[in-house]
Amino acid sequence: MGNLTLTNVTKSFGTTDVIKGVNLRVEDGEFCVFVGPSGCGKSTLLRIIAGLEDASGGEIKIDGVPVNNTPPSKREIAMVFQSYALYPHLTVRDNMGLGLKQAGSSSAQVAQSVARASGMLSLDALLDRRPAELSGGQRQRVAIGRAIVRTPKLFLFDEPLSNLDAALRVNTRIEIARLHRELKATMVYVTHDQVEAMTLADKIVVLNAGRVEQVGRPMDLYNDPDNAFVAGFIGSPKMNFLKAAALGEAGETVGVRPEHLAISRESGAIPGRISHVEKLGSETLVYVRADPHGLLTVRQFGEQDFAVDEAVYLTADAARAFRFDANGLRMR
Ligand SMILES: Nc1ncnc2c1ncn2[C@@H]1O[C@H](COP(=O)(O)OP(=O)(O)OP(=O)(O)O)[C@@H](O)[C@H]1O
Repeated sequence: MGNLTLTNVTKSFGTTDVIKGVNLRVEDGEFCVFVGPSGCGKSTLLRIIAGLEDASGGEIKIDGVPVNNTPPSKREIAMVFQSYALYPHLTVRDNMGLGLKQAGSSSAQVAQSVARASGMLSLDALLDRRPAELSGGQRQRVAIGRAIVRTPKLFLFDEPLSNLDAALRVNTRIEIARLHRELKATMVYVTHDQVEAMTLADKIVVLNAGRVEQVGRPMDLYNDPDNAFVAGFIGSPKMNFLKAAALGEAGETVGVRPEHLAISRESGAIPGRISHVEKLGSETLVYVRADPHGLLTVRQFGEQDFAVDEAVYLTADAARAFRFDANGLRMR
């Protein structure tokens, strides 16, 4: 397996700078997830690593070897996209084995590799079917199978679960996590799904407008964000940002996660009025209009009987609050 190093990687389309100097190291066997808002450059960066897009500047190394001028087929990578792109006229077996066959492996080697991958992904019963005879989830498993029949240096995934329904997403996510454990492969994975990022990653890279905001282990980003962007991006529902001045605090904003805001009818530091209540079964989200802070989200466990238009008070758990300056940087 391989490691990956990006040094000062930039990419412009015409006069638009899309990737603005990315430095990153992904270790051998690591599961690295790129997250960030739509248009921040996640897919572009992945395509640059794959060689499907040329970098405008900087260097890409796989296992210490510069690959800027190496075509995709020679980079020893395997890629899984959001659309499965299987050959409709080929069986599952042939779709999975095609890459190896084209690379010159013997029929026996192809058969052995396909059998191993199909066993890992529970595809044995489907090997003789064609893509049209499969469900969306099965097709995506075949696409993943096609990637793992080879032993590339790097696996690249571009939102591979986004076409699947909720239940299949969970199953396939768990399968990808298991595959990573079993293959001990280096994986770079693009998603906009919080849960996928938090549960799959050894390391999350938070991108914003073509720059890296922070790199870290999922719980480190959650518990110890460097800035308001990362604090607001990691965590669902999103962190609340309160006006520091109105709380008599230093800095610009005070970040408080919805689970760290207490709500009471009797007393509290921040008066407000309930504007909406969402009962989700295991938890209740209460949206409270509390000016000058705006609309704040409170997360309560279990079912709560708060009603729209009730006057309430909120209190932030000071020990769990984050303080940010006018530039959005964390004040530690
Ligand atoms: N071929 C291209 N020509 C011009 N602009 C492009 C091209 N490909 C991407 N872009 C622009 O580059 C920016 C980054 O796009 P990219 O697809 O990498 O974002 P992303 O973070 O993957 O977004 P999403 O989460 O919506 O898929 C966007 O503003 C996009 O419009």
